[in-house]
Amino acid sequence: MKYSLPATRPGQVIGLLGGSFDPPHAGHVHISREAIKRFGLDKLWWLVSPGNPLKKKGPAPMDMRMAAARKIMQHPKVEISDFEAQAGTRYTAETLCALRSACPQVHFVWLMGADNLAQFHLWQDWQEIIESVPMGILARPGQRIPARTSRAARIYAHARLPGRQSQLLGQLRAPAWCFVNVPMIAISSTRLRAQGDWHATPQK
Ligand SMILES: Nc1ncnc2c1ncn2[C@@H]1O[C@H](COP(=O)(O)OP(=O)(O)OP(=O)(O)O)[C@@H](O)[C@H]1O
Ligand SMILES: O=C(O)c1ccc[n+]([C@@H]2O[C@H](COP(=O)([O-])O)[C@@H](O)[C@H]2O)c1
Repeated sequence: MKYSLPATRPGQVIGLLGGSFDPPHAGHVHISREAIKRFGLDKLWWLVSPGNPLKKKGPAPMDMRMAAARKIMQHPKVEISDFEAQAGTRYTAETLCALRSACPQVHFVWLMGADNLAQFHLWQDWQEIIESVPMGILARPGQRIPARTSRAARIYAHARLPGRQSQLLGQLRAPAWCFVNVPMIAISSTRLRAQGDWHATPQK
């Protein structure tokens, strides 16, 4: 199947930041910039999710979140993608399979905030994910300890790359994950929605 994806070159290291981005905010921008530096990424794609399978309430419409993401995230290495909507995937394991088939010559790194590592063992086929793609984890306020003591962190302790070696992550074979202690920004989409800074009709 042919997808509309940003251009790639063989051997590139491409970070993937999946998210609801409902709405996108300064925390997403900040971790993206930090991830590019810390993990030496050639490119970073935001994968705007049709809907997180673990969240009961649907997000705002895709076109609204895509437009807001393009407006807030301006960096020459970052692209905003609706790949999951094109591929008809919501589960990350399926998304990664489809992306690997579409771009077999690049090295993907899955990126996420520490809150997601804390509950990563609840994701569909989470062990398949960690065994198939290096993962870069970025600190988030209040989430460092839950992340470091999470089930995934404990089971895959042997595959942890020390933060000072983070530049190597994209070249490693999975399983490999690295927690980077970046400066933190205490902002969330939940808070912005509660403040009424994002007016949208949720998708079904
Ligand atoms: N302030 C932040 N610091 C670190 N990571 C963050 C921050 N905000 C979001 N992330 C990470 O960015 C990715 C996408 O996050 P998401 O779109 O769910 O935003 P959110 O603010 O966590 O939303 P919500 O409050 O609705 O759960 C996730 O991996 C999340 O952990
Ligand atoms: O695959 C899963 O089971 C799964 C469960 C929860 C979250 N995810 C993905 O994790 C990313 C972050 O989700 P969110 O809602 O915290 O922004 C996004 O790409 C989701 O699709 C994936």
